[in-house]
Formats: sequence, structure tokens, C-alpha cells
Amino acid sequence: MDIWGSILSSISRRVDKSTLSLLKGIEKAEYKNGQLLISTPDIVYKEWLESNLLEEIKESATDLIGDNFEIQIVSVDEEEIQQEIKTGKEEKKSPYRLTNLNPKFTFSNLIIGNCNKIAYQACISVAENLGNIYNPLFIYGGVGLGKTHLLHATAHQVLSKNPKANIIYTTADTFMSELIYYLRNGSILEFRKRYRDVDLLLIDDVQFLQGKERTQIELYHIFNALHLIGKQVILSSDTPPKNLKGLQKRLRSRFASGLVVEVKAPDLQTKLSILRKKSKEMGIYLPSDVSLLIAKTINSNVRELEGSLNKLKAYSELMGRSITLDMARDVLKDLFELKDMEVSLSIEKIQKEVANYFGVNINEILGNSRKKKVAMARQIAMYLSRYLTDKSLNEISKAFKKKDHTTVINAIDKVEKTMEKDRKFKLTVEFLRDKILTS
Ligand SMILES: Nc1ncnc2c1ncn2[C@@H]1O[C@H](COP(=O)(O)OP(=O)(O)OP(=O)(O)O)[C@@H](O)[C@H]1O
Repeated sequence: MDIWGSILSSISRRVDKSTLSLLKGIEKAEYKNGQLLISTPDIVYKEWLESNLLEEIKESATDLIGDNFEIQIVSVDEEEIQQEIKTGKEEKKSPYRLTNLNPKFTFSNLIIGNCNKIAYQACISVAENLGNIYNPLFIYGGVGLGKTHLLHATAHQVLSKNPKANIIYTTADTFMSELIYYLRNGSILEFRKRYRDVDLLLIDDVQFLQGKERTQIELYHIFNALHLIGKQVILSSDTPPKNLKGLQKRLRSRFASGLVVEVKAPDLQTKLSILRKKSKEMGIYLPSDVSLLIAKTINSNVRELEGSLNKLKAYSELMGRSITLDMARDVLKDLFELKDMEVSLSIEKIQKEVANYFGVNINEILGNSRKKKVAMARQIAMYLSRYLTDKSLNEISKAFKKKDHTTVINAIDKVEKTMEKDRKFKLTVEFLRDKILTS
């Protein structure tokens, strides 16, 4: 008798008749080189076997062949896919055409700040090592913080290196509608095959899967099948896996089994950089006091930053006037409740705060002392004056009692370069900037 036959007859003594009859559904089972390979007709059967009879199979097999063996249960559809991969059959297929990627959502269009640095680096690493690290990659964060942008950018990055890569980008909602469509048409195997035949699967907004039991089951199996063959999955959600209460526990634990990263709300500096980049892309000139007003008014949502720019652009075009602080106040008050805020900072205030911080006298800042501490305070104060006010270089040089603006240009240059290579220095400048803006 073959080993599987012996295992079956041993199990038959331990289980009831109905279970035994179900066992007949097993397509094929063989023992080879220390591995007991059991093929089931489909993924549902496989799951039933794993959760109901794995222990019995193990025990019966151990009685017969000792405990030095492994059990692998596969389903026929999984096997087909693995076989195709082994024989290179998938190479001949034309890749699934991705038509739903936003061409603007690339890494080069993404502003990186402390809010999204880790998520960005994780996406880059995943794009370079598909399926090999951080699988799945789970990105979570509040509304409009760039999660979709990161997912699309990762797909673009993978495609730029390998245009033939099979990638599916979908949202949880679309995934569910598709599943319903395929179920109604009796072609669920086609659906499974489509999703299991990818190098990279990206699913956006998985929080919408909560409470959708059938869809979760399907995704669970797709996830397992992809994981089994080392294919990459990236997911996004508005909350971390542990808070997705309406999700089956096993799916939550799968989602959390790779790397979970958060995208946070951008800080003021990042918001200003985003505004600078977006206004440039849109071909509008945004004075620094207007950027500051928008960045301070809109707390977190980057989509709203864009919305206010669009509105300002339309307004200035319609009125045939350039964008000013007054116009921005007027336009934005329709969008948001404007807080009472002082947006035009004075250079004197900046000089005073910086002098206080460094413990130097304001006259030293305005003088020519070359003492290291004084020179650094002067340079930072010049830099912040340029950055936080709408004063011209000439006005700034006058406010610092300098003859011409070359000193200001040199100071800004020095501060920018030092910020790039000296993290502590950068933090000091950012701390001062925030203190000035919020005091
Ligand atoms: N760091 C950033 N740099 C540049 N643009 C950004 C950044 N973050 C977000 N955006 C832009 O903000 C808009 C909203 O981003 P996105 O749709 O990716 O947010 P989301 O987190 O997926 O939102 P939701 O939770 O609503 O699905 C997009 O146009 C995106 O390009």
C-alpha cells in the first residue's frame, strides 16, 4: 500500500464517516523526499483540510514514517500557477495592462518630509526588491496624506525598471465589485487566476473591507497564494492593521506580518515645500506670505492644500490679478474657517527670537562680530527672514545693517548647505522657525 493509502486508513479509524467521505475530495497525495504533498481541488477545500484534519494527518503519518517529514497542502489552481512559473509559461503572456495609474503620482513629484520619509524609503526598497523584503508593506495614515501617491509611485518605479512586470493596482471597493461580477458570471477561477498572476498587487483603502466577509475570504487566499510564491503585496489604509476591527483576525495578522509604516500629517516646512512645488507645476506665482497663510490654515490634508491652490489660480485668472495675501484671505475663507493669524512676520521679531535662543545681544547680530556663535545666529536670522517674510534681499540686508545683499545671499547659502549635512543644526533652525511662527 502507498503511504497516503496507509495514512487514510489510519485516519479513518479516528474520524467520523462524513469527514472520511470529504477526504475523498483530495485530488492527489504523495510522499517524496521527506515531503508529504497533498493536492486539493480548490482553495476552500485546502483551507478546510488545514483547519480540520492537519493534526490527524500529521499523527497518522508520524506513526508510519516517523516525524522527520513536512506536510505541504496545495490547491490545484495554486499548483497550476506554480507550474507555469516553473516552466516560464507566464513569460509568454502579455502583461496585464495597467491603465489606472495616475502619471503624476511619481516619486519625483512627491515631497519628502519627516511625515513620509520612512514610508517613502520602504516603497523604494520594495520596488527594488519585489517580494524579498517587507512583504506585505502596509501603509496607513489620515485622509489625503499621499498614500495613494506612494502606491502609484511604487508601481511606476517597478515598471520603469521592468515594463513587463505584472502589476495590479486596485482599491478595496473595486476589488469587491470585481469579485461580485466574477462570482455572478460563474468565473471565480478566472478572478483568482488574474489576481494570483501578478508580481505586485497594490490594494488601496483596505479599511473598506471591514465587514465584507466574502471579499475578505477571497483576499486571504489570494494573499496566501502570492506570499507562497514570493510575490509582493502593498496595502494602504486609514488605520493600522490592529485597528481594523471588522477584519478577520487571520487577515489582520497577515496584513501586519511584513512592515507597517505610518504616513503622518506634514509639518509646516513640508507643507511649504509642497505648496512651492505644486504652484510651480501649476505655473502660478505664490508669494511667501500666501504660502504661509495656506500652510498654517490647512492642518494636515495635502489634498486641501492643492484645492486651495486650484481655487486661488482660478480666482486670479478670472479677476486678471496676481495672487496677494488679501485675495488669499478672501478666497480661502470660503473654504476654511480662517483663524486669526499674524502671517506677516517682522524681521525684528526674527532677530529677537534668534538672539534670545543663542544668548547673544541683538546689537552683536547687527554688528560685524565674527565670533562663531554670533555669526551663526546672524546667518540663521537672515535665512529665516528670507524664508518667513516676503522682504526682498535688499530689505533684509538693510534690516541687518549691511551695505549690500551679498552677505544675505552668502548666509542663506551657508545655512542651506549646513542644514543638508548637519542634522542637529537643521533641527535647531526648524525649532527656531516653528517657535517664531507659533509665538
Ligand atoms: N508629500 C507629498 N508631496 C506631493 N504631493 C502630495 C504629497 N502628499 C500628498 N500629495 C498629493 O495630495 C493629494 C492627495 O494624496 P493621496 O490621494 O495620495 O492621499 P491618500 O492618503 O491616498 O488619501 P485618501 O485617504 O483619501 O485615500 C494627491 O494629489 C497627492 O499627489
